[in-house]
Amino acid sequence: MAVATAAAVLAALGGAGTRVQRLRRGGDPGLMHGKTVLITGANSGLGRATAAELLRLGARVIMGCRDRARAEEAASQLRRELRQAAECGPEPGVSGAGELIVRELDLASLRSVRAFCQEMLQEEPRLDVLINNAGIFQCPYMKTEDGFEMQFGVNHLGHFLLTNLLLGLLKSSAPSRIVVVSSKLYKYGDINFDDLNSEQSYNKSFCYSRSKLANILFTRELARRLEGTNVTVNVLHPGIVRTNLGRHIHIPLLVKPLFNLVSWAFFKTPVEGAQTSIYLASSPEVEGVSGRYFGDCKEEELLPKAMDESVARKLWDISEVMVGLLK
Ligand SMILES: NC(=O)c1ccc[n+]([C@@H]2O[C@H](COP(=O)([O-])OP(=O)(O)OC[C@H]3O[C@@H](n4cnc5c(N)ncnc54)[C@H](OP(=O)(O)O)[C@@H]3O)[C@@H](O)[C@H]2O)c1
Repeated sequence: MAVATAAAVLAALGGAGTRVQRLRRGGDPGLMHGKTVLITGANSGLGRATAAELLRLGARVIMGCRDRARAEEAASQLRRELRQAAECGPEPGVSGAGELIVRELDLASLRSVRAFCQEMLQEEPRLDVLINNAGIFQCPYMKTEDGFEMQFGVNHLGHFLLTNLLLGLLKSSAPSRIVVVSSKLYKYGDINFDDLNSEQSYNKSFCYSRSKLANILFTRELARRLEGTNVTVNVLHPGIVRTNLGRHIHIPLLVKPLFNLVSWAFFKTPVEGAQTSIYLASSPEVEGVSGRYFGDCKEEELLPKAMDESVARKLWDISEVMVGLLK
């Protein structure tokens, strides 16, 4: 029973995958000097690990987070870790480390996304990298402030509006990059245009997968629209990572020790999981590469449903109406 539950959780997450991948820590410390990076959901898990490394590489990192107190706490910890690393010896790059800024952003509220972008456009002269990282996984049926199903609303629509409102700044800062954090679980989703809001039926796993498929279709359509602008956009699967993402999944008390053991043995740490985001945000190797899907810092193939251009265009048009970009 315990083994079956652990196996089911692994299967639901898309298979254990490999923990082995290129760790890029210790890369050129000045690589991101002078660059401004915005990371959504940077107070926890992958976002936090991505922020730590880009900070170490010299970037000015803006943490876009829904809870200011949690984000300020994470930011203080990150600054402390960086200071400790500097004190503990000749850690390359620490002396040239960047700056960390917290800004409030709730992707479950279009009002919050608009206010955040207005502040960004007023106060930030440039934006070199946008990392659409925040996400919610398999929650019970809930709606965003604007009445959208929560997983589709946060994972896709919130980031769709955010990206569109910041495109002008990204274009004026080009060459610039957009990095979208999706998931291999996109394979189990589809885009049902008759019930995008899951009013007729709700399956939490399926709706997560749908939102992650939407992330990929959005990336590919955006790459097409951005041709010739020097703004690139790529999407990734981070692997299965030990983070707070599973907070809505109930694991029976008796099974928890086994689950913890399995996750300790097979899941990536946040630092390992963040490597592909860091790679796409900073590596000179991906300069000019756009519209691709990556895992473990390598390009991977997509299923045909994630490459369907007509679905991607229709999803774009409908999303524009849903978030009020087109009335
Ligand atoms: N972990 C994995 O195995 C895995 C696998 C595939 C893909 N991913 C993707 O990786 C990304 C990062 O997830 P994670 O694993 O690092 O999980 P995590 O530790 O739970 O981090 C998720 C982040 O998103 C934020 N967030 C959630 N709802 C938000 C909202 N309405 N507005 C703004 N921020 C919001 C969370 O903020 P709070 O802390 O305030 O809740 C948190 O900072 C997600 O897109 C996820 O789908 C993860």
